[in-house]
Amino acid sequence: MLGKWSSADGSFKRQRSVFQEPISSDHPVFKPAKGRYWLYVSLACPWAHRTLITRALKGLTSVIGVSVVHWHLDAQGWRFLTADEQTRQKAFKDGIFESQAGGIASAKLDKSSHLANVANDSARLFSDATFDPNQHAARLSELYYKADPDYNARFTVPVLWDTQTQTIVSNESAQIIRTLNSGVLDEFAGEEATKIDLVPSELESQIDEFNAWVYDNINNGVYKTGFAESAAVYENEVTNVFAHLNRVESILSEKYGKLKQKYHRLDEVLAHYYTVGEQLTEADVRLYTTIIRFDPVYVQHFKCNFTTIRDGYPHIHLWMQNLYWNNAAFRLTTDFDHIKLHYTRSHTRINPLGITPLGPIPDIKPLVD
Ligand SMILES: N[C@@H](CCC(=O)N[C@@H](CS)C(=O)NCC(=O)O)C(=O)O
Repeated sequence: MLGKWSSADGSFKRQRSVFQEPISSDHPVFKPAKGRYWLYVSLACPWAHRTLITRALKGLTSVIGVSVVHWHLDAQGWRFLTADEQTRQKAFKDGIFESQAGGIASAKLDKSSHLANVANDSARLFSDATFDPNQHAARLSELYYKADPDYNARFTVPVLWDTQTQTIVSNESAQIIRTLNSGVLDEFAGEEATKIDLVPSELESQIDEFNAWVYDNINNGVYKTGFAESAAVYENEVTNVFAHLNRVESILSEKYGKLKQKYHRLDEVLAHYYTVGEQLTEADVRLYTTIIRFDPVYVQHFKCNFTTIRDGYPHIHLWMQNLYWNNAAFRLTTDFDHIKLHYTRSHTRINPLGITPLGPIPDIKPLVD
């Protein structure tokens, strides 16, 4: 029996993660190593998406493997596709788990151009999902029970898995991205990536402060809006989401004005156009995964429809486009089909007919119109 998300007053409550270990040379079990750890993600999930972006930014795509669950979440939770030994071997040979920064490498080979043609039970290997080469699990729940036979909460992604002891290191995205950023795996990463620090000490308190209100009011705010079970809760939450988007817009608008005075060319401005300080930080990673889903899903599916990012928030829009179009770690880990299909076809209480809206068109606008 899966745990309940909502509480008696109809408001949405997110459960606390129960596995929260770091990887570190001081840790009694989880020591740094190449090829030992594995990420289980959903390309639809904004929390899992944070870990894919961080893994790519830190040059860890050939250090930590990835499995992608099917976009359709049903009553038994997330599932993988199963694959025979030959397909598994070939996938490794083709570098499918490494080449696309966490996306599904061969998706282009097998992609329906119309979302309507994709059934909820479709099983297109490397397009709808990948397999689990470690435990050969059919369900994510099997990994949770392997780690703890008495586990009795929800089976959430992301999961950082230790292939050596066959257990979960962490299922808390905020902690996983701090671990990946901490430098413990730097010795196995490319030289350029090791220079990236998403939480530089001089910005740490600002990043933490920004993350805290963005988490409660935007990242989780859209869920509190969409899963509200009464009009009063919904109206309160949706108003709150937009009040905080306004706050981000004014931070970025001020930042843009200052950068325009300092640098002249747009590419120079964009190279410093981030939420905290003038460099890419964890604050950008965590905000991005919600903003990129906003127009395609949250506007209609979660009823966050005061306006769209593209029409109502020019500075947030430019910031998002810059991350997507100018940074492969963001672009290659963003899969709009998984994003749209997952929400609209898994939340049957919100969208009982499971019809997936095709728009907005395009999913994201080009950087220069
Ligand atoms: N605390 C977790 C939250 C993760 C989470 O809520 N994941 C959702 C997908 S967006 C999930 O896996 N839900 C599965 C379910 O509810 O059965 C984190 O940030 O890592």
